[in-house]
Amino acid sequence: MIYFVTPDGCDDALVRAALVGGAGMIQIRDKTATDAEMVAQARRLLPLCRDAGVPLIINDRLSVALESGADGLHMGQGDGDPAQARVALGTGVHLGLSIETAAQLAAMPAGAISLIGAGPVHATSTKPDHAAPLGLDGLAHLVAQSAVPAVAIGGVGLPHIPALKQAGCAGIAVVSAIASAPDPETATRELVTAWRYA
Ligand SMILES: Cc1ncc(COP(=O)(O)OP(=O)(O)O)c(N)n1
Ligand SMILES: Cc1ncsc1CCOP(=O)(O)O
Ligand SMILES: [Mg+2]
Repeated sequence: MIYFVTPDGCDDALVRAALVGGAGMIQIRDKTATDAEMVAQARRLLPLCRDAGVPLIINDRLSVALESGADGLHMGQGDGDPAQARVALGTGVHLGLSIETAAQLAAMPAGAISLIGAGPVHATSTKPDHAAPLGLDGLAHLVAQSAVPAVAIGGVGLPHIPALKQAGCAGIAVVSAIASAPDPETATRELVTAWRYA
């Protein structure tokens, strides 16, 4: 599964391209937008995502996820208590959690979490404050220990797909591999095809 995480200031057309290319999950991640802007973007994108059968996830902001009616929330280690967020979201709503170390995984309230974002696998300029890269072996170790499905994130793209699928990942979460591609729809389609046949 290819999970497209948007860059700051993402145009709706870029999300549309990722959906047409076959992305299986979309996350609105925008460190510069106001809450009102994120709610408005989510409300515009929800019908497109619903038509495609693709969950639309909000990064960081529980209030935006609740107000927009999005399909879920992704939280990092510094984004609050995931068990409390689960109570607020209710059951049946997606809740993702970032996992960067084995200790974080051991402390995770697994029953509250639908999916982990494990990484960063490699260093990436998309997230300047990222934790130490895990490398493929570190990532594989986390994935093997996880009670919930994991997507790999951080500096990953087409060349990494066979190894990441082999490591047991449920998919990869990418910003640049789609957003910085000359043709995001084609780039998404290539990632989807590579994942399917890896
Ligand atoms: C799928 C997925 N995995 C990890 C992250 C990173 O979340 P976080 O650690 O909170 O960092 P920011 O994205 O908020 O900078 C993610 N967004 N999505
Ligand atoms: C949001 C996030 N969390 C860990 S690395 C990262 C950025 C991923 O972006 P890219 O796919 O461009 O490396
Ligand atoms: Mg966060």
